[in-house]
Amino acid sequence: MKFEDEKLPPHVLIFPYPIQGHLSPMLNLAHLFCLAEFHVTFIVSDFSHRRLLQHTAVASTFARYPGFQFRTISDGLPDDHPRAGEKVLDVLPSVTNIMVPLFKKMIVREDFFASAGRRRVTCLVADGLLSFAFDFAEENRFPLVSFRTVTLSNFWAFFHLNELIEAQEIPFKGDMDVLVKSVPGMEGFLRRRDLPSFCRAGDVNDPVLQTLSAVSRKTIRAQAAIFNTFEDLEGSIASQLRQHMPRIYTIGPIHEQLKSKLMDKEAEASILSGNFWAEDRSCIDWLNAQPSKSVIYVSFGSITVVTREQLMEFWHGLVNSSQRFLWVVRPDSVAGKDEVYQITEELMRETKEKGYMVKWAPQEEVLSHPAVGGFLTHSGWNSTLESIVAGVPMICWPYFGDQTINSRFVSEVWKIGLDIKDSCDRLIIEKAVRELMEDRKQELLERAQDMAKLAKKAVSKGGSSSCNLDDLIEYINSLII
Ligand SMILES: O=c1ccn([C@@H]2O[C@H](COP(=O)(O)OP(=O)(O)O[C@H]3O[C@H](CO)[C@@H](O)[C@H](O)[C@H]3O)[C@@H](O)[C@H]2O)c(=O)[nH]1
Ligand SMILES: C[C@H]1CC[C@@H]2C(C(=O)O)=CO[C@@H](O)[C@@H]21
Repeated sequence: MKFEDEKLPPHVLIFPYPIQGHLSPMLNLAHLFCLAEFHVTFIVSDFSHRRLLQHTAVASTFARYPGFQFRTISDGLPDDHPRAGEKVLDVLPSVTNIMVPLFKKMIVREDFFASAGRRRVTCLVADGLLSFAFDFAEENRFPLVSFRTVTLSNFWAFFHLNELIEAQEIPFKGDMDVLVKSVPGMEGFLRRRDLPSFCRAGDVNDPVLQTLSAVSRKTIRAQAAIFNTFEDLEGSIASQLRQHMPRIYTIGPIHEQLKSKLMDKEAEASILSGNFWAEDRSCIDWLNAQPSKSVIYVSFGSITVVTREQLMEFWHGLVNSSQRFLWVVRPDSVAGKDEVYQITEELMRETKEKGYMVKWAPQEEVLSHPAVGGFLTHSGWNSTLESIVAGVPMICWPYFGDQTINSRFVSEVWKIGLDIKDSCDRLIIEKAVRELMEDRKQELLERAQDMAKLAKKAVSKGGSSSCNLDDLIEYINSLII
């Protein structure tokens, strides 16, 4: 029996889904907890850990905090599994069937990660997708804080999937523009086509749909929930959710919150991007040579995969728009990947005076570059938040999942961009790029820059997200028994 020194800080165990879009915000949360002088144990898959060590400053960043440690576990997938595109959903069962059982053995074997100078786990901060966490925390009698890395809007839609089914609003066939009525607060603008893409399965017993519905409903069993959003953006939904569970901590944009806290502490550490790929910084040199707000940045995140035909539609649309463009084409992002670089090198040779292509970019730096005036995005939540903070308006081409709701909110609710979901046509792409970069440039830039001010206000001292983070830290401190 280890005697707990009452002076020891809380020990938070963080368990994210082992994919980049979930790791990035949860690594930022871990960093914020380290700044609060908590001890942190961060669970990561062997694959993710290797890619983080290879392509980010994660080792040097967390070396500053002796109370931080990684624990790596196999995700059960072969090393060459892409963990991207449609195959990303293989991660769901591999986490459940391999990673979680290994985690349960590890935590018992290591006495809940207690060691000399480190108390047993005080609380578990688990990815909101990890269904096992609710029973596990209750069985081991430690508090659970759920961190769902998508928007509150998406969570709220998943939370009401049963109501959508009971009202026979899903499954649906035919007119995709019919408004759905079973997600409270969204009755006026949420169409069938905007629902999370899993709702198009045509079968209410679709395993992914059922998994997301069940795990969303379970969330209210947690003692608290964290969302990477802010009150001026989604406060109305946060208020509705607080009627089901009072401890809802909206602490986003978390990357900007961390930047703000590091500056307050005059700490040198940079923000980790959680990247699985090496950043090609030559695009910054190219941007430096471009006129202000003249470039549209094109990137579809770490998971999206397009066909060769879709790639060509985007290329023709961009070229025909006559706008400058910086385009990220990940090595695994084009179906039939063997030819991806023949395509892109051939394409770029023909447009080198207007376009520039990289495999992976320093995205936050690109979005805040003065030459960038627009963002053609897949509407992943981290990218969307980064664009909001940078004050850059968007063209949204959602690929799957939560991105369909995100694109609807960007275009119809927050009005900081355009939505071209469910199309991939060079004429539509050209028209949208011209609308964003020419016809409505000033209007959309001003709206995006106004939203940026609200995002920065939220994370500044006295802002809603800053205060909510302080409250979360106070709550975790109160858990020390
Ligand atoms: O060249 C690039 C391209 C992207 N990024 C970064 O990669 C991250 C991508 O995250 P996100 O935009 O959220 O997209 P996904 O990687 O697709 O994220 C997954 O996880 C998100 C959070 O749950 C969901 O919103 C998405 O739908 C889901 O696909 C962002 O932080 C980007 O800054 C780079 O650093 N360089
Ligand atoms: C990684 C994808 C699987 C589920 C995630 C999600 C969520 O609600 O957490 C929604 O859609 C997808 O983009 C995410």
